[in-house]
Amino acid sequence: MELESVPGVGAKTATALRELDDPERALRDGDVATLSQAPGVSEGRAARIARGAIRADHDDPGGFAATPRAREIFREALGLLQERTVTDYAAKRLETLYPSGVRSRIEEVREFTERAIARDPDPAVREALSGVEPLADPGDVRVRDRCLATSDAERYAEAQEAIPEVSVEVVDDARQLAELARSYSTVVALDEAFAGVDVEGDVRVEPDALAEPASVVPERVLTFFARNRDRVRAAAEVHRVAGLAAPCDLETLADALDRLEADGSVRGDDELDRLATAVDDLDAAVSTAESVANDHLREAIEERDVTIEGTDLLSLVERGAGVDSLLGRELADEYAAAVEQARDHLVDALELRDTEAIARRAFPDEPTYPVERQEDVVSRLREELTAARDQRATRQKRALADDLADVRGDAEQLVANALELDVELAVARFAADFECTMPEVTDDGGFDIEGGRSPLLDVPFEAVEPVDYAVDGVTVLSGVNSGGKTSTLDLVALVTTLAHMGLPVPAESARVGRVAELHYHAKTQGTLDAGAFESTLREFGELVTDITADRPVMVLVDELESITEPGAAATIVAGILESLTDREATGVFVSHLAEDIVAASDADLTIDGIQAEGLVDGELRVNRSPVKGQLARSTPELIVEKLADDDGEDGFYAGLLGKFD
Ligand SMILES: Nc1ncnc2c1ncn2[C@@H]1O[C@H](COP(=O)(O)OP(=O)(O)OP(=O)(O)O)[C@@H](O)[C@H]1O
Repeated sequence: MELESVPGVGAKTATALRELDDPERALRDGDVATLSQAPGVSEGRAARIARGAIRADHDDPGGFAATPRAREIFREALGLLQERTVTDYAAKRLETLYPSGVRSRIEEVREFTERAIARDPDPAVREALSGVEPLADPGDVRVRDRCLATSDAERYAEAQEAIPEVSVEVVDDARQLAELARSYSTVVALDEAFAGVDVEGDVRVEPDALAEPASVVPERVLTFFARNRDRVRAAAEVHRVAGLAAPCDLETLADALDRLEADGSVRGDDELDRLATAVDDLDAAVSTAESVANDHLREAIEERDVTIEGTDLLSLVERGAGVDSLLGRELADEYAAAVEQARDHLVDALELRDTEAIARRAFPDEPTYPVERQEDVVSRLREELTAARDQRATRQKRALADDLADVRGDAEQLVANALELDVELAVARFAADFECTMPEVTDDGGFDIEGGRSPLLDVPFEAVEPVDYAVDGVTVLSGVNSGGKTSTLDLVALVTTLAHMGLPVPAESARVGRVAELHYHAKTQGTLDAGAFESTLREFGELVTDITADRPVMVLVDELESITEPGAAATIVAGILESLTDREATGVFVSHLAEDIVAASDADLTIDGIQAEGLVDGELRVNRSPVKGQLARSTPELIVEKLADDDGEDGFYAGLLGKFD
């Protein structure tokens, strides 16, 4: 996909997107979370870009929600879905769902929705999802104890590209290779020509190393998994709880992850633990061993009476010999026993095996008091143990990295599946919470909603009364005050928007004619001044003239009469309705001037009415479903009727009531 071909992606944004690992994939998958990681791309912009890519894919000109109120309804619908996600990723991903007039896009999402609503919105899965996040980039890994070596300039560039974690060095001969081996713990020579060259140090000739970076830098895969261990574990848990088919064996993956420390090192290897502890405890163990020997020796000396002949004493003094010589002569056995104890202690305390012989030389055979370590031997022991530990760690890392490298793709899939499940479950929960059904989206106009219940109402969803309403063409909707006219328009707009998003709608059944644009004009507050009135009129003028057969529209308007004085308003609304009828638009105009509008119109307009069924205890009892072809009686008329009932046939109110006919 050419990035610049996506609507809204200019050269600058394309450059930012190219910083991502695989921007095409992110665009294709509508992965807003990843897109927003591109430098300077906000989440809102990422969602717009993802929608742009989808639109380009479906040749969708966009612009479905054509007015502020239509956009508000879309946002509210989206909000209801987003409230039902667990992960941020899913909430952002839902932003790629938008109402579209293009059949292929609607069908694409409907397929997803069918899959989604078949899912069980189990609370246990919701809980498991809380630990899932998109995989994090482990950042740059730099390994300094290894290098790659080659004599070939082309391979040099290839190596830098393939394994950027280590230095790549140019070597011409064995001497230079040997020099490198002195600076690095491990040198991996890439040229076959070096095979058989004998240099000291850990030099390996691996001509295929570039094809298997994990063998050179196991840290690459280990850091990735160490960083993402909890996310992968959480995703695996989601698969278990939700019974999702996993791309790999979850037990094996869990075992491999259990062998990994949070810092990318390997755990659970007794031999490595033994060597690491030996290195760490070496100094302390040597000191304790010294004390063991000296305590033993002191006791032995204290208990002994040393008899020395005068000539011997003289000879010792003349030679300037210390008391050590006396020790050698008189207490050789005790000294040997004490040193043996020190050696045993050192070997036992550090659980030494291969290095036992060196450790035993840490205390000298020649008697001295106090007994002291041989510093050079202890250093040697430390070097040997450290090298053994590092070699063991590298071997273990490589083995674990091998196992994990095999499942990296599976782990990525596992997390992607879990995140996608969250998106699907949000739709499933939305459908379940609002008792939704899949609407029929047809290519003829109009709509037919049965048992529609808007979750956007200001009453709890359980208290929402179902509404049946069908319109073919253009109609005027009349109704008693607070009868639910605006709420009905909201319901129609919501059902229409959701249907065009490919989503389920809150109704028992629904048919929605596919349109390219939804124009929903909310009630304006108060009369408009001349300028605002003119621009509103222009808006309708443009709307009416832009309608063509291949760009059908739905127009919902709430009390347009409030923009100007009633007489003029009826005439203007009648004119607009006539034009919409001519152009075969679908429209519902809520108005208190229904009769005047019909009278002012040459077209054959229909009037529907939300009827009051009467007053009960002074409260209106309303049938929320508009009655087709029937003008609603006004609230004042109902009140006059109630007063006339109390007043008798010849009273004032009875007369007044007669004037309503
Ligand atoms: N289907 C319904 N179920 C339950 N309550 C409803 C329903 N429709 C409307 N209502 C209630 O009636 C109130 C008034 O509804 P709405 O504003 O839609 O009436 P209206 O006919 O447009 O009023 P107005 O005459 O002031 O324009 C709503 O705020 C809501 O509380």
